[in-house]
Amino acid sequence: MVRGRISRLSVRDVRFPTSLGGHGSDAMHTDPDYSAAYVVLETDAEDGLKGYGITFTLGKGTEVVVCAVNALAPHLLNKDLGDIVGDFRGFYRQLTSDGQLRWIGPEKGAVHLATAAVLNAVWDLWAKQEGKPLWKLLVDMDPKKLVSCLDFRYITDVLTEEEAYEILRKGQVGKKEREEQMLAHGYPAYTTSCAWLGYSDATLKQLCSEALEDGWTRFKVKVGADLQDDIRRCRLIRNMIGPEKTLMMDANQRWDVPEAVEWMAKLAEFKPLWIEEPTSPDDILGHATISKALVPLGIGVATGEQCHNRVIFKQLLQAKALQFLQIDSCRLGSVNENLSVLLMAKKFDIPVCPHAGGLGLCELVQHLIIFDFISVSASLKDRMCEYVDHLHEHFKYPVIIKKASYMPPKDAGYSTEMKEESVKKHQYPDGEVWEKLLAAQGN
Ligand SMILES: C[C@H](O)[C@@H](O)[C@@H](O)[C@H](O)C(=O)O
Ligand SMILES: [Mg+2]
Repeated sequence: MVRGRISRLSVRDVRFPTSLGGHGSDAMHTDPDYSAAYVVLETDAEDGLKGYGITFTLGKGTEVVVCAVNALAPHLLNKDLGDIVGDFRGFYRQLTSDGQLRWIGPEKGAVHLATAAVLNAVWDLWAKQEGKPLWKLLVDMDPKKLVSCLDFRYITDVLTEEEAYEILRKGQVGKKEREEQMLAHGYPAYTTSCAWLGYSDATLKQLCSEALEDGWTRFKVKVGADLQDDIRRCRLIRNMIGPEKTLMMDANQRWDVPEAVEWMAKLAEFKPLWIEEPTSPDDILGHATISKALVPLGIGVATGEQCHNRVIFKQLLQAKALQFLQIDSCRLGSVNENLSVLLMAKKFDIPVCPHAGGLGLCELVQHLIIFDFISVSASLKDRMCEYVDHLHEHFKYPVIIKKASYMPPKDAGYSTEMKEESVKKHQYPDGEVWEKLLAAQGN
């Protein structure tokens, strides 16, 4: 039973100085400080449960998102949680259609990241009140109720509510076995942690050999800034992992369309499964051109971590512009919008390989992809979820990886809650960590 009226919404700017070690660096984000706008919802219910929500950001971008969360707060305050989740589609639309805020979106940019943070907190609270991990809440939910949480506006030309319901209804067959399979073996993952662009060759080598020892079989390497460097690093990693293991490349939007094709022709000898974000995330037809040109080289195109919303995913699918679709738990409008993308991907038969390179993204997105396998795709073919080995220790319910697979979380909620001590220390600018760093920089 859902209960309580939302009595308080707080949001904090939490940053980790990951740029100091080059962690998370790529061809476009050379100094990323992994950060989050961290939302906490409280209710007047006697259970004392709180909802925690994050959206992933980098450094100073966080302060803009924090402002946007505060601007959205009046939509939640004094609302009954039962009314919110009872008409979740209506509530999603209310947030994304705010007559003044939508002008700085709509459904994109800082205001949409803020929507994700706030709604992620609502889903966390809902799952906690039901006493289930989020993936299980979704798996057990009646398909009619599930589709009633989604906003089909702008996507009915490829997916109607009836079709979505039909996909979920069919997904009920064999669900129990797939849930058991997940609980026993987990969801397959790949690692990005060995080969951030700012890492030296020595670090890359060391992390790669450790990852091999830990049983990883799929690796992603950052490329795109300098061709000779890329050739050297890709050769190094391919030699270490051998010809059979899987290698992916990620250019983080660095190239023009023809440049992407030429550059990848030079890296083709290292047999990448995909090139991720070869060009601007907004360039749907550009992705289609690249996809087509890379078919003879056996290289697919992956994208999604910076796709603003379901409309961009719809067009990427319509234009056959991607072979691997990368949802993001904090870029899209929370679980609600991600579910509509999972269902479109199922309709177009494109594998979903979620993005998780960021603060807390592994914690959140594992719920969505485990649900996807159990209730939507029913397949692991060509599918894997990203894993990065950073900052899990700051979460109260950190991911559990066994044999390079995500083991389904068992605690109630969306795994979004951070340790209060970590939040206090890393709050910007007055947390202990930042006070020291800023003082050292003379600020
Ligand atoms: C700045 C970030 O670390 C990105 O480089 C990261 O999300 C990356 O694109 C990824 O695919 O994990
Ligand atoms: Mg990426």
